[in-house]
Parts: sequence; C-alpha cells; structure tokens
Amino acid sequence: MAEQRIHFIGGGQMAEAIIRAIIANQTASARSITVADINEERIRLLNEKYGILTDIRQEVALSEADLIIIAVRPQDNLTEVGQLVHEYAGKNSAVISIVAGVTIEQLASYIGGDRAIIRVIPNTLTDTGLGYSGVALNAHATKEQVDVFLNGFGKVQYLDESLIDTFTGYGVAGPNYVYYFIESLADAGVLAGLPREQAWQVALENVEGAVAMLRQTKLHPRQLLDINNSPGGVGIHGLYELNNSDFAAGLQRSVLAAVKRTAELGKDRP
Ligand SMILES: NC(=O)C1=CN([C@@H]2O[C@H](COP(=O)(O)OP(=O)(O)OC[C@H]3O[C@@H](n4cnc5c(N)ncnc54)[C@H](OP(=O)(O)O)[C@@H]3O)[C@@H](O)[C@H]2O)C=CC1
Ligand SMILES: O=C(O)[C@@H]1CCC=N1
Repeated sequence: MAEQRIHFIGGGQMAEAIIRAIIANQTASARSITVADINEERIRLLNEKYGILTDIRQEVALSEADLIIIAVRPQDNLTEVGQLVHEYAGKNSAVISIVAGVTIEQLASYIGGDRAIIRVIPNTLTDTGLGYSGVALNAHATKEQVDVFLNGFGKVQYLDESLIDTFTGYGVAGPNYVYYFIESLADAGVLAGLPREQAWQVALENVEGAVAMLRQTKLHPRQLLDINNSPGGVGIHGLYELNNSDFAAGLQRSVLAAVKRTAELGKDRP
C-alpha cells in the first residue's frame, strides 16, 4: 500500500503524541505528515522536533490528504474546521476525529455525511505501543482505511459508537487512575518509612509483576489474593483496612464521573 498522506488540524499535545509514535515506529514518514494549527508556535515546534512538512497551504494539504485528523478541543470552533474540510478535502479521504464527546452525527453536520468519518478516542500511552484506542466508523468508512494508522500508536478496539463515551472515561482516561494509584502506593511506602526511591521502584515492580501474573496464570485477582494472604497474617490485615475504606466505590465513581463529563463535552459545545 502506498504511504498515506496525513493532515492534522490542531497540533496540540495529543496530535504530537500520535505524530511522535507513528514516526518512531515507521508507520509514517515525517514528509507524509502536515499540520495546521492557529498557534504558529506549535507548527514551528513540530517542524523542528519531527521534521514534518510546514511549507504547504492548508487547502492544498487537505486536498492531498488520505487521512484528515481533527485534533482540536471540543470547545474549539468545529463549525469552522468542518467547513474547511467540507470545502477542500478530497472525496475519498477519510476524516478521523479524536475530539472527545463529539458524535459522528455532529461531525457529519459540520463536514457533510456523505464521506468516511471515523470517531477515535486515542489511547494516551502512544510511546509504548500499549493501550487501546476506541474506534467507531460511519457507513462510508472501512477498517482498511485507518487500521495501519491507528495501530501506529497502540492497539485498537472497534466499538459501537454508543460505547465510545464509556470507553473514553474508562479506557482512555484509564492511565490516570493507574498513575494516581502508583503515586499513592509509593507514598504509602514512604509513610511507612522506606526511602522514596526504593518505595518507588517497589511500587512499579509490583504493578508490572501483578499484571504479568494475571496474564500468565489467567487467574482471577481474587484467586491470587487468596494465595497472597496467609491466615491471620500481614496481607489480610492490610486488605481489611482497604475494605473498610471507600477504595473500590471511589474508583468506580471516578470512572462514572469521567464518562459523564465525556458526554457533556459533546453537548456543551459553543
Ligand atoms: N490530551 C489527551 O490526553 C487526549 C485528548 N483527546 C482529544 O484530543 C483533542 C486535542 O486535545 P489536546 O491535544 O490535549 O489539546 P491541545 O489544546 O493541546 O491542542 C489543541 C490545538 O488545536 C489548536 N486549535 C484550536 N482551534 C484550532 C483551529 N480552528 N484550527 C487549527 N488549530 C486549532 C490549539 O491552538 P490554541 O491552543 O492556540 O487554541 C491547540 O494547539 C481534544 O479534542 C481532546 O478531547 C483525546 C484523548 C486523549
Ligand atoms: O481529559 C481529556 O479530555 C482527554 C480525553 C480522555 C483523556 N484525556
């Protein structure tokens, strides 16, 4: 397959994370990528850091692109962005929106519904090759159009669009919960008297090891908890306190709040 030309509208944090990953793993070359951003500084920075093309007008980049990535915020002027795409994008190009909370129906109202539109909530672990992006296609889009690009910054789960908001708050915001857990765990080690660096290394190793155990043994966490806790011992005393806290429900409420906010982002647009 010939290399796809990829044009980003919005060159912020998420666009940069995707660009860095797809160039690093040779999914795309820098010369096949263009970016438009209302902030000139961002374009200059992306050119300097990654060598992407910058001496091209947006109208031309849109007309030549195979994939057009809408990477502005939900609060930005999507009507204006959609109008540009509608006017200049080639008929066979696929338009990928990574804008949280904005539906395919809303996107179609901005750019026209008679073209391939793909709603993606991109995973944020892009530099690792791990992490799932959630993807919903409209009737004009095919997996073949986007599969190579999407796998260039992690793994992909194709979903019914009705699940994308849930996937956003649970899956894509997911590393937040894990980062926060690791930070809290390392703090617990320090609170109990370990030096910070040792507490930190142990927390990371335990998280990585626990995931490896779950994958290797295919056991349920509860079964591994049983093995880890001797009668009247250390582990079960620690777990008793956790059971007395709001730990599980707090985490679950946090995910539900993130899912709720995703839906609000789509509705509260200017
Ligand atoms: N960051 C994340 O972890 C994730 C983000 N997303 C989604 O990705 C999208 C981008 O998020 P993020 O990268 O964090 O945001 P950023 O604010 O970092 O990037 C958005 C960029 O788009 C520019 N911009 C605004 N309006 C226009 C326009 N009309 N034309 C061209 N450029 C424009 C902004 O410029 P200026 O700042 O000057 O306004 C800014 O540089 C959002 O919709 C978000 O929901 C999805 C998953 C995860
Ligand atoms: O916070 C945000 O809006 C984005 C979407 C999911 C994770 N980060």
